[in-house]
Amino acid sequence: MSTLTVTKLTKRFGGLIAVNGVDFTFRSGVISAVIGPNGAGKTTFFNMITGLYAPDDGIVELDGRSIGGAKPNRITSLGIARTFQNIRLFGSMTVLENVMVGMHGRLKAGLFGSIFQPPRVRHEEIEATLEGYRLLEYFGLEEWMNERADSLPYGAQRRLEIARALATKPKVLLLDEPAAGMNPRETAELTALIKRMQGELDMTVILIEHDMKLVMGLSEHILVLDYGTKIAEGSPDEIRNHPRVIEAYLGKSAGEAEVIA
Ligand SMILES: Nc1ncnc2c1ncn2[C@@H]1O[C@H](COP(=O)(O)OP(=O)(O)OP(=O)(O)O)[C@@H](O)[C@H]1O
Repeated sequence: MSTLTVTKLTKRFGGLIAVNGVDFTFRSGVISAVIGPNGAGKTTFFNMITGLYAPDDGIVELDGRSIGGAKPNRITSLGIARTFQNIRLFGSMTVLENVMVGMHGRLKAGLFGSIFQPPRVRHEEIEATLEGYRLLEYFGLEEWMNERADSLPYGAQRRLEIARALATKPKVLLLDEPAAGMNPRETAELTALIKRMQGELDMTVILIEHDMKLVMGLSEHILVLDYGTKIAEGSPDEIRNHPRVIEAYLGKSAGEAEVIA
């Protein structure tokens, strides 16, 4: 289990401060959420943790080790995996292949091994295929194993993204709006799945989500951003009743305010 800490984390785009000096500790083995109105800086925050953006200021630490500014591949190999707001699967590859891609960084065989296939490499590939199959089973995706990823129903594609992220064996899993576009039944299934996964795999899970029912039902600890600044942190009950959070949502749109009330 791992703890992820950010200190004074900051990102600017020209004159705009998208994330402004945010301090937060994502506790080990807990589901946390990052919420806030549209444009609050949530995705930019994730992008800095996962190496897509270098922070302009501040520190990102995984178990006390500074990882800020490292490249995405390095961050993945250190144990942080993520999914994206918009599904980013390899659509023309099979469902199993998508998960195997997630494992690739962990496999020992390099290009030489893949071409010449000594017995050790063949053994590793068989093990990886079995592990991929087990992951698909866990996510209820095994029936589509040999189908193209883009032929799956929407909810199944979202689950496949999480399965692929898990194939890297992360200590910390970041989910960017995992329930976006899902119907209430799919959202309820996903909620149960994330809960089960976090409990059984003992991971630190961090989610960005607009669906407040999902956030309040899943997370123990919540960070609230508004205009890039941390305006609150606490338990779901503390956040629900926090005057600055209510104000931030009320100040935006009636639709967004309703969901947190
Ligand atoms: N690459 C970029 N270049 C310039 N501005 C950006 C860039 N990425 C994000 N921004 C701006 O930074 C601010 C924060 O955006 P971000 O996408 O992080 O917010 P968010 O909270 O994830 O929003 P949403 O809930 O709508 O996804 C916004 O004003 C956005 O327009």
